[in-house]
Amino acid sequence: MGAGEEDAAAAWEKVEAKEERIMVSVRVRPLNGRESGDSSDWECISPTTVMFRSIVPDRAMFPTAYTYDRVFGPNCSTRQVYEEGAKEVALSVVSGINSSIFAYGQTSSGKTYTMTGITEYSVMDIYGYIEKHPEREFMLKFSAIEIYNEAVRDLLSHDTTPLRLLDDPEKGTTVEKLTEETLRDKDHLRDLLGMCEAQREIGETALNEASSRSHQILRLTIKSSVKQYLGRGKSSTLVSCVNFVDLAGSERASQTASAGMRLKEGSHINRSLLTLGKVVRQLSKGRNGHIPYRDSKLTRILQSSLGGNARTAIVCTMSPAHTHIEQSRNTLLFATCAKEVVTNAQVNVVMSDKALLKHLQRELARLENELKLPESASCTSHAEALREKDAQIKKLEKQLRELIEEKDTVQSQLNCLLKSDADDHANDRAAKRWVLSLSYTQTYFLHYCHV
Ligand SMILES: Nc1ncnc2c1ncn2[C@@H]1O[C@H](COP(=O)(O)OP(=O)(O)OP(=O)(O)O)[C@@H](O)[C@H]1O
Repeated sequence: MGAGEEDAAAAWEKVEAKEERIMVSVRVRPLNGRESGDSSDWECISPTTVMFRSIVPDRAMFPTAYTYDRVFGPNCSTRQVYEEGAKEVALSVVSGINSSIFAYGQTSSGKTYTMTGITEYSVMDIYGYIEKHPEREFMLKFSAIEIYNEAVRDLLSHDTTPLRLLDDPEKGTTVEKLTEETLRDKDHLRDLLGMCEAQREIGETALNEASSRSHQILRLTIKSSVKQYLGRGKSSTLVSCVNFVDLAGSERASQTASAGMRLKEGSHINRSLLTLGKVVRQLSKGRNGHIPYRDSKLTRILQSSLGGNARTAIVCTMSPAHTHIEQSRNTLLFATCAKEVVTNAQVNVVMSDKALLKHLQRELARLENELKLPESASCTSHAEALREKDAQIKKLEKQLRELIEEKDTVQSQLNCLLKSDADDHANDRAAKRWVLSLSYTQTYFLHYCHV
């Protein structure tokens, strides 16, 4: 077997879904100019725990310590947040595993600041990986949308017409007529990222002079195959995508001093974040019961990233300022629920016919081997099922034998009757009864022959 085929086989064997929890981290940014007179409520007391330590007395019955996969204090760089809170998940995409990185948090807490850095570092590492693997042929595609006031917009097009969502039985929710650019190189991707930044809906609020008023989802799709086997019908292709999701920030109209358009945006933002919160809360309790994915475009589009075929990392951003205590606690509550959500990522392989045939042959051989070893643990249940079937067959055979005997008896009685006086009505009636009985017997006979 050649390297390409082994590669395909290895990938296929890993296709089994791997359950894992969403990776959740919290980043506390420094106090900003607007908050300079405010006190800082939160302290990162360890690499995984953030603690409420306010100088302002607080009698609320909330937990004081919150633990996540990682917490990052005001002095941590975005590079560190990426390395320890997102890199591993983001780079799964080069191995054929879908991944999503989210930034969640209150308005002005640092989502765009964090996500922009994470996207840049991921892109650098993905291209670095490609350079180190000249034996594989890579094809990268990029698409970008924003969800603004519940309307989906293509960020790679100047046409602002809202796009429709479609339900695809295989791919899940897709966006109709979305531009997907095939990337030439890193610089091409940088240009497109710049275009998205320029196109995105930004507005000034009292909390953030450049507040993102929409949810932004950037998607990088990577296809790769072993070059040596391309076009020979033996190759398998890994296809997966990584989503970089910069959510709009939750906000209180009183704090953002919103009115008119900003207020309308804010209510759409809060409503879709509320649905996201509900979905995450429901998922944190398990996947039983109704999950309200369809209640917002955001959750419809992100369905597979939340509890589906994807590895997911969420960076929750927060301000340490006392004025934002309520929003910060909401963010931590969201993060606590997100920690419980289990996803089921798998390697996504598209196989050529030949590679698929090889795989099926191997699978057949494996099953045959299992059958040959009835004592092995994995075969115990098969052996039991076989024993039950055996007993059932024996019972049916016995019934069949009895029916054959009955049929023979009826047949011989009928023959006797037919030989006697044909004009005898009584005999005639009896004969009819026997014929009827014979036909029932035959019906049973045929039925058991088919069992
Ligand atoms: N960790 C940080 N260190 C230094 N400055 C930061 C940090 N995080 C955010 N900032 C600054 O805070 C301001 C608000 O950040 P950003 O726009 O990223 O917030 P946001 O959560 O995306 O807000 P919105 O939801 O309103 O779009 C920006 O000026 C940004 O440069």
